This record gives sequence, structure tokens and C-alpha cells, in this order.
Amino acid sequence: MISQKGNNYILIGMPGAGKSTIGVLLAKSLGAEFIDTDLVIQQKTGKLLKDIISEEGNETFKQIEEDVNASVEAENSVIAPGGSAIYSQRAMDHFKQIGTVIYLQLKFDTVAERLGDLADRGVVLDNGQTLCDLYHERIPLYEKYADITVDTDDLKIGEALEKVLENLI
Ligand SMILES: Nc1ncnc2c1ncn2[C@@H]1O[C@H](COP(=O)(O)OP(=O)(O)OP(=O)(O)O)[C@@H](O)[C@H]1O
Ligand SMILES: O=C(O)C1=C[C@@H](O)[C@@H](O)[C@H](O)C1
Ligand SMILES: [Mg+2]
Repeated sequence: MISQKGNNYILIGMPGAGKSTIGVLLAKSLGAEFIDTDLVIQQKTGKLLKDIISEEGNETFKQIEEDVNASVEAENSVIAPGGSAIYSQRAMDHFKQIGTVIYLQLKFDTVAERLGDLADRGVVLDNGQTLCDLYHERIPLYEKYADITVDTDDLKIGEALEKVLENLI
């Protein structure tokens, strides 16, 4: 049986890549809905992402994130999951089934420049792991799941949006 992809777009990439920022603009341009699954997690748990991570730990956060991401029901929507979504094969299989996965690619230096205090932002980082380690751990996962890759380095927000729109399939 040939399985048909859904008509959603799912943005993946490092924290600070602009999934949420560009995602909402992309939804406006396409006349689509916008879903930020980080906000769904906060709504469901009644807690901030950074507090779930610091108080309950990375594994609990990733489990909650997987459950939320794997149960997104959407049509004609742009979906912005958190940067750690790619740790869950189950959630990413779901995303690949309901839509086209777009990887917003950035060089390490740009990511480091964009992110402020990692604890304050709530990044899933193991003890002793640096942002550089995290970047190299995640890049193969973003590449593995991407249907489309858009290099957004050195682009302003509007330019990045235009480039994403040009690359849509
Ligand atoms: N060219 C650009 N594209 C996207 N965001 C940019 C750009 N230049 C600067 N920014 C800034 O970088 C930040 C991107 O943060 P955003 O929350 O959209 O990232 P994210 O990919 O959703 O991260 P997270 O995985 O934490 O949800 C914003 O503060 C945005 O204003
Ligand atoms: O990339 C990450 O590790 C994260 C990104 C955020 O969007 C949140 O999903 C959470 O704070 C973890
Ligand atoms: Mg976001």
C-alpha cells in the first residue's frame, strides 16, 4: 500500500534555529494553522519547559515531549516542536507520516550566538555535555529525519522565511 503524507509542515533544528519564529510566519504565509508543541507541553503540565527539565530531569521531559509530539492531530498546519524532538523515533515517525519535515540548518557558531543561558532556556543537555557536543550529537538526527533542508545561516528572519517558502514541496 502506498502511504500518503499529510499536508502539514514540521520544522526541526537546533534550539534557536527559528522553528517557532519562522513557523508562525510560515503559517501566516500559507494560510495554515500554527502549533508550537512546546506550548502544548507547558499547557498540559502547567509548568515551564525549563522547570520540567531542571526539576524532573531530561528523561522525564523527553517522555512527556514524545507523548505530546506523537499525538499531534493536525491538518494544513505548521508545527514547531522543540529542538529535542528528534530524540524520539516514535514522534518523528508520526511527524513524517502527517507531513513534510523541514530542517532549519545553522552553523554551530550561529547557534551559540543565538542562545543565551542554556539553563534559562531549558535545553536538554546531559551533565558535562557542552553545546558543541550537543550540536554534533543532534546534526545526524536532524539530517536523518529531514525531507527538506534549508540553510538559514546569515539570513534575516524574512529572508529565511522566503527561502523556506521557495523550498517547499
Ligand atoms: N534569521 C533568523 N531566523 C530565525 N530566528 C532568528 C533569526 N535571527 C535572529 N533570530 C532570533 O533567534 C531566536 C530564534 O528562537 P526560536 O524560539 O524561534 O527558536 P526555536 O527553533 O523555536 O527554538 P526551540 O527549539 O528552543 O523551540 C529568536 O529570538 C529570533 O528573534
Ligand atoms: O532543544 C532542546 O533541548 C529543547 C528545546 C526547547 O524547544 C524545548 O523543547 C526544551 O526546552 C528542550
Ligand atoms: Mg520553539
